[in-house]
Amino acid sequence: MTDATTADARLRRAFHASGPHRTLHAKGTYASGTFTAAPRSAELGIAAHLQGSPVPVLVRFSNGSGNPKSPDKAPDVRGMSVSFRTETGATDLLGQTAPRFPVKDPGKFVEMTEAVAAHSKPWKLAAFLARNPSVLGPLAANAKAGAIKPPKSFAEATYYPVHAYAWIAPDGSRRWVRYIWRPVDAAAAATPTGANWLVEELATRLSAGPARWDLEVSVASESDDPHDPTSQWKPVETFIAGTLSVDATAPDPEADGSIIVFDPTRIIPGIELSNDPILLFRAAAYSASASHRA
Ligand code: HEM
Repeated sequence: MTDATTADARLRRAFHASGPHRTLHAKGTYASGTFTAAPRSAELGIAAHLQGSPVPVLVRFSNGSGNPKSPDKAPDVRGMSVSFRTETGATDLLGQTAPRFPVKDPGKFVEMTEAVAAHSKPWKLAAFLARNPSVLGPLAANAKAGAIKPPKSFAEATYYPVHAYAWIAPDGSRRWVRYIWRPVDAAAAATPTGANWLVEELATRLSAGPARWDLEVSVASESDDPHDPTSQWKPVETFIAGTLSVDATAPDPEADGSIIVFDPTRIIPGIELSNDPILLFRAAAYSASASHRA
């Protein structure tokens, strides 16, 4: 185990970071749109964004690296962070392109990121893998899913928010769910050119029409573990909970000195957190990262 300040310092060192930017997912771009829930969501959840009226969202697409100048052709996970701005407050869902999270201890995540970032010292990753053989299965599954293969567009990627959350239903019953954002009818992108292709391509694409994702929800069975981000589930139900429409690029809301943090523990009435140690660590880690932008 580690603490958030130490984790932040180690992650910044791994990417030789010194500027006022995010410690991870340093390079990104903002967009706006709406999320509209499908009827099954309101049957299973009372949270405001699940009721079916379009809810405004702020979205940030990113490269996973802690280097804000990381070229888009570099192998890396990509992120899509969505903040649902409901009448009862904001709730955030942060997804990235890796379907399986490989570790359940935040310290191990830091160690793994250090090993992956040390490109010029490939033995560091080999040594990490030798010490932690349980990560091999998830990393192989992520490679198979193309998690770090550079996409031609942020709009063609599938994003996995990883953690389980509880939904409270109108009758007071409680279900653990996990999410996947699946792209809908993403038109093929042109051949990438240049270091900032993904941001430029998104702007061109959105000027011609929205990019859309379905939110796929899996409901845990009794035997599924919601508190372990590495657990694999045998869900009792999987359904489309709604559709995200990303309509336009948005000006950088941090340009005036404001700080925007997408926080996976930011919830509203009707949603509850698990005891997942990775999820619970992230709030403090993201605050430590935000302190560099203060
Ligand atoms: C212990 C585990 C983790 C640590 C220490 C960590 C650390 C960080 C940090 C420091 C940031 C920058 C936050 C900011 O400055 O606002 C960040 C951003 C991000 N992380 Fe994580 N992370 C972890 C796990 C995950 C997981 C499991 C996911 C998968 C869904 C994820 C997805 C993202 C995304 C999408 C962003 C970009 C947020 C934005 O656009 O502002 N992270 N992470």
